[in-house]
Parts: sequence; structure tokens; C-alpha cells
Amino acid sequence: MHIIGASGHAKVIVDILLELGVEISGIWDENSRIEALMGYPIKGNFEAFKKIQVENVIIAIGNNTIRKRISLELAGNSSVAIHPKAVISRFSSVGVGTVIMANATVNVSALIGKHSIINTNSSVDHDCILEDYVHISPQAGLAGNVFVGEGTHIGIGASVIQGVKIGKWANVGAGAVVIRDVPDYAVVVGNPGKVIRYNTPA
Ligand SMILES: CC(=O)SCCNC(=O)CCNC(=O)[C@H](O)C(C)(C)COP(=O)(O)OP(=O)(O)OC[C@H]1O[C@@H](n2cnc3c(N)ncnc32)[C@H](O)[C@@H]1OP(=O)(O)O
Repeated sequence: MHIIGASGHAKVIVDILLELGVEISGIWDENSRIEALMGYPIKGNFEAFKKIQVENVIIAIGNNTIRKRISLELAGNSSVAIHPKAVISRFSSVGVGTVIMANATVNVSALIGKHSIINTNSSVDHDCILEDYVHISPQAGLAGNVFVGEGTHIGIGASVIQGVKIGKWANVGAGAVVIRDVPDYAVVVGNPGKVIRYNTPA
């Protein structure tokens, strides 16, 4: 497996892959000052990566916008990485390129899009729909039937009650409690969650 990105997030993904017994074939990063990650030498930047033929790759970049951009430029097959201690319902679906960390739960009939991050100890309950490039941070909880639009980041420890629709490229702040729908690009914090500003569309 090849990994794009050599950040802390990439370390978590290397750890998952090693738990799964997957061989790490190469790690690639734009920052030429990073020489190695967890003992694996960095093989080059993204342009160098695009010149080689690879079967399987995971984009290990936490920033949702950058992860999307790189995924659209990739020719190889993007793989899924799911920690063996995550609980994933057989009646759910997980899109290509998505990573799911330890102790996360994805419950029945949940649909997770492509290139998303379901982080440590987070919970995505029944019938949730998550579009592509979403990040559900550690300890965040989505109740049943929540919709999360493309590129949205749900912050660490946030809670979203059942049936809420969160728009695209929004941010739900750490520890927020979301009880009403959230518009596209909104940044929501607090309990109850309130919009404090809007992100600029990319
Ligand atoms: C494994 C991992 O590490 S995964 C990564 C997990 N990381 C996260 O979950 C980070 C989530 N990010 C946040 O909570 C951020 O604070 C954001 C995105 C909500 C806002 O970030 P910014 O736009 O930079 O806001 P900024 O720091 O300027 O704060 C703006 C105001 O909102 C308040 N605020 C910011 N975040 C929060 C929050 N989570 N809850 C309550 N209030 C908040 C600030 O106190 C500030 O208030 P003030 O204007 O009265 O002083």
C-alpha cells in the first residue's frame, strides 16, 4: 500500500495497515524536509508518485479540501483502511479511500462516502448519510438519520441529534451540540450550536 501524506494522521493510518498485516510500499509527501515516517523513508512528492504505477493508495491527509484535490488527480486505486477494532455494520457501506479508526462505530444502513475519515471512537448511527471528503473527529457522535454534506468537518466531541441535515464544506466546532440543520459552509460552535461565520467556497 502506498500512502500520500506523512503527518500525524498518516501515522494513524500506517498503524491501522500494520494491524491489518498490509505491507507499506511507500510514503510520499510534498514537504521535502520530511525524510521518514515511523522508519519508512519518504519516497518523493506527489508529482513523483504520479509517475509510478501503483495498485493501491490511501490519501492520508486530514485537510478535506486537499484530500479532495489529490483524489481527483489520482489514477491508481484508492483503498479503504478500517481498524480491526472498529465496528462496521454489514448493512452499511463505505466508499473508496475512506479510513476508519479504532473503536469507531458505523451502524446499520449508514452510507459513508469516498475519501472520508471516521476517526477514533466516533459514532455514526443508523441511516446516516455522509457525502465524500467528510471528517468525523474523535469522540464525535451522529445520531440516527443525520446527513453530512461533502467536505464537512465535525469537530472532536461534537454531538448531532437525530435527523439533522448538515450542509457541505461546513465546520462543526469541537464539543458543539447540533440540534438544527446547518447551512452549507457554516461554522457552528457551542451548545446549542450556532453559526459564527461562513467558510469561503473553494
Ligand atoms: C485526531 C485529530 O486531531 S482530529 C482533529 C480534531 N480537531 C477539531 O475537532 C478542531 C475543531 N475546530 C474548532 O473547534 C475550531 O475552533 C472552529 C473550526 C470551530 C473555529 O475555528 P476558527 O474559525 O479559527 O475560530 P476562532 O478560533 O477564531 O474562534 C472564533 C470564536 O469562536 C469561539 N470558538 C471557537 N471554537 C469553539 C468551540 N469549539 N466551541 C465554542 N466556541 C468556540 C472562540 O472562542 C471565538 O470566540 P470569540 O470571538 O468570542 O473570542
